[in-house]
Amino acid sequence: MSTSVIPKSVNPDLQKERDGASFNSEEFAAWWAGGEEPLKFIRNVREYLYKDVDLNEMLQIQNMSHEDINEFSVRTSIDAAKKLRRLQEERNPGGEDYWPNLYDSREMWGLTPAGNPFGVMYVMVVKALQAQCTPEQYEDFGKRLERFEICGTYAQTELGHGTYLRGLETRADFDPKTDEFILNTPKISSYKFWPGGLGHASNYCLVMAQLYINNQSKGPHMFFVQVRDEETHEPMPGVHIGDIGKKMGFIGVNNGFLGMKDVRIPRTRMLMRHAKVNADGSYVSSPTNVLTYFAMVRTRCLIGRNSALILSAASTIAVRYSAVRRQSPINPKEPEPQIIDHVTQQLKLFPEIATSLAHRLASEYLWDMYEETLVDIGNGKYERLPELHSLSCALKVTSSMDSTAGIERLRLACGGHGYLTSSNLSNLYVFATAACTYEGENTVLLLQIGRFLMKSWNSALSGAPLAPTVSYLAEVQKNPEFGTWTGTWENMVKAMEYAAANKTRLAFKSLSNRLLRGESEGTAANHTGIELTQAAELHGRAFIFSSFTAEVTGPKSKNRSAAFNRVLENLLELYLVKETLNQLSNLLRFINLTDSDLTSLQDRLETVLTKLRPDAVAIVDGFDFNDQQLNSTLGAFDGNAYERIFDAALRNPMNQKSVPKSFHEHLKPFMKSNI
Ligand SMILES: CCC/C=C/C(=O)SCCNC(=O)CCNC(=O)[C@H](O)C(C)(C)COP(=O)([O-])OP(=O)([O-])OC[C@H]1O[C@@H](n2cnc3c(N)ncnc32)[C@H](O)[C@@H]1OP(=O)([O-])[O-]
Ligand SMILES: Cc1cc2nc3c(=O)[nH]c(=O)nc-3n(C[C@H](O)[C@H](O)[C@H](O)COP(=O)(O)OP(=O)(O)OC[C@H]3O[C@@H](n4cnc5c(N)ncnc54)[C@H](O)[C@@H]3O)c2cc1C
Repeated sequence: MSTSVIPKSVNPDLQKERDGASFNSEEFAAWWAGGEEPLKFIRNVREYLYKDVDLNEMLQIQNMSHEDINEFSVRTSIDAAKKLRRLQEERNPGGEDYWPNLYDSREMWGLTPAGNPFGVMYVMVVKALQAQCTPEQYEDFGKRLERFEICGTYAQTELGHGTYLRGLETRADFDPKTDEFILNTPKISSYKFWPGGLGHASNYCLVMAQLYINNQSKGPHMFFVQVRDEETHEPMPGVHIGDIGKKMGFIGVNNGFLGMKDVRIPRTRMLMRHAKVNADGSYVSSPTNVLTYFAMVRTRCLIGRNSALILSAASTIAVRYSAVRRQSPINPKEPEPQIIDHVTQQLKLFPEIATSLAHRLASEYLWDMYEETLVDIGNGKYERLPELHSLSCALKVTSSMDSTAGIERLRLACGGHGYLTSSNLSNLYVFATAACTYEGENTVLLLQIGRFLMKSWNSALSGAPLAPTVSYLAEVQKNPEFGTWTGTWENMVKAMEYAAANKTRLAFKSLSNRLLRGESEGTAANHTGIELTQAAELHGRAFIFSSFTAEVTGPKSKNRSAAFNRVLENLLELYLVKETLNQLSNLLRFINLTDSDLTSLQDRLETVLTKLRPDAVAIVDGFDFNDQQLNSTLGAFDGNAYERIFDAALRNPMNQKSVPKSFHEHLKPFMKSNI
């Protein structure tokens, strides 16, 4: 039954695409990886990680139970950690630890297809400890976690509260007699619920709890709490802990719940780099309360990059499949074309490639800003935090929203076979859509951006300086007329900023009117919520327009070949045109676009799809995924989609017996009995 039907050769249609591309996909791959050296490094790592990984075993995960997937995910995550450490020892002995950064990167996708239960530990907890522990605390427990001698997660969300952090109910009461905190989750709604790896894969966790001293609340603070014994892994006294059950995706991540009854931890287990509780119970507040939320800012900055990668993986699958599938002659009597030749199919595929690039490039800018702000915080400077918070929310929201919608379009582009679990599109979809919710629900974050836009608009009205990424608001206040629509890329960037600024202006006006009518700040903001979120989304899109345009047209273009620059220009053109068309209702409200301007945009859309057609396969090859990372019967490098689909069907456990038990137990008795 399990003899492989997959040929060793590459599908000729796919080979023809590769041979006919106008540029070298290796140049794309090096650019996408950040240079030739990083590409070489990452390919080496990948070869090492995947040399003994059986793709078929990974595909079988879809047939496992919830419990087995969790056991499997712990095993493969630990195997990967071992390999990465060994690699580090071999290639960089005694050097800086780079393996943790790889540990939750896309290099792991093919090893932990249902998610990594220790991902949150390296993405969030280690970084939060580095940023919020005193040096002594980091020596005491931070380093142990970093070295994986203990393992832990970020336990913030509760059954009753995820968004509204000031409403969290978990308490940490200081007991000066014993110099300890006493942790309690007083109600069912106070139980921690959702943290990745909390169920059975952690023995410590970073708990966000309300600090109380003498029964007086000091707001949310972070505590490092032991939840399981280091030897036996049994829950610690007073700890009630477990897995929350099966989810849409991330099935192997072991998201957990945690209740605590009078759990005592030493005073020194509150993270005290910023706020402090002294042994006598005196409290020193943080220079700014939002530093407690900084681990979330970092993760939001990473989500843009990750969402772009997930979308690029889905694009790779759908484009390769569209090059090898043939259906429906375009003219009668002609042979059936590759489905990628249908123009409507191109419209489903190519914009998602362009969107992957757009989000990736915007995220690079954001990451630089994050690193600069981190240095500032180290020097006691906090001025850039509001801008970083707003921009990280903007890219987190737009990238998760666009990649989720994009993957669904790509699934539809693969017809029936896209609906197979073995296409891996459903798995990519559930990864993408989770990011719309975790690290701050998208609408809630848009409202945070809206709040920042209102403040910035108000500052600009009074002539105060604005943060660089909102400086366009002041320019629009100074020059309220848009001028002529020329349709150049720069003009399109200006148009998106202009629409964002005017949406901000209108939201500001509505908000001010409501305040004047006597509504409270909260009520007025709630009633203006729709306008605020619309302005916020446009602000994010305007930023993406400008960062994509700057990368393609800026000085870095001199380091690229002319052929590759042409491909990037085509992708930029497609992105700007399709987003301009998507946002027409907003743009037409403020900018006088004529019917001929719109016709020209439609022509440009069709023209650029045609230009991208010969290069589509080479571009997605440049995303440089290996087959294990894609984990898809439709999208493998060799393009043998039908054979892989069929092979996966043959391996399905249901096909290992010719007659199922249910035939004898139910079907046959029913058919024979006439009841
Ligand atoms: C890998 C996947 C694993 C997943 C893990 C998770 O999901 S983990 C769980 C993830 N969970 C979540 O993501 C939970 C989502 N919820 C939250 O992050 C917050 O509770 C909130 C932001 C929604 C509201 O907070 P609030 O009620 O305290 O705030 P407020 O609105 O009254 O604003 C007060 C001021 O603070 C400012 N400010 C706020 N945040 C930041 C920041 N990070 N930085 C800088 N500044 C920030 C804000 O702009 C405002 O400034 P202004 O205007 O006064 O100058
Ligand atoms: C896959 C996954 C992994 C996760 N991992 C972790 C983890 O490791 N650690 C952890 O602590 N948490 C984790 N979480 C929890 C996650 O961070 C929260 O679910 C998320 O922050 C959303 O909060 P909520 O569930 O309270 O949503 P809610 O706030 O209840 O959202 C429900 C609805 O209410 C609306 N709403 C709420 N407040 C407002 C408002 N002020 N204005 C307008 N509308 C509002 C929202 O827009 C939404 O439509 C994870 C969640 C998922 C799905």
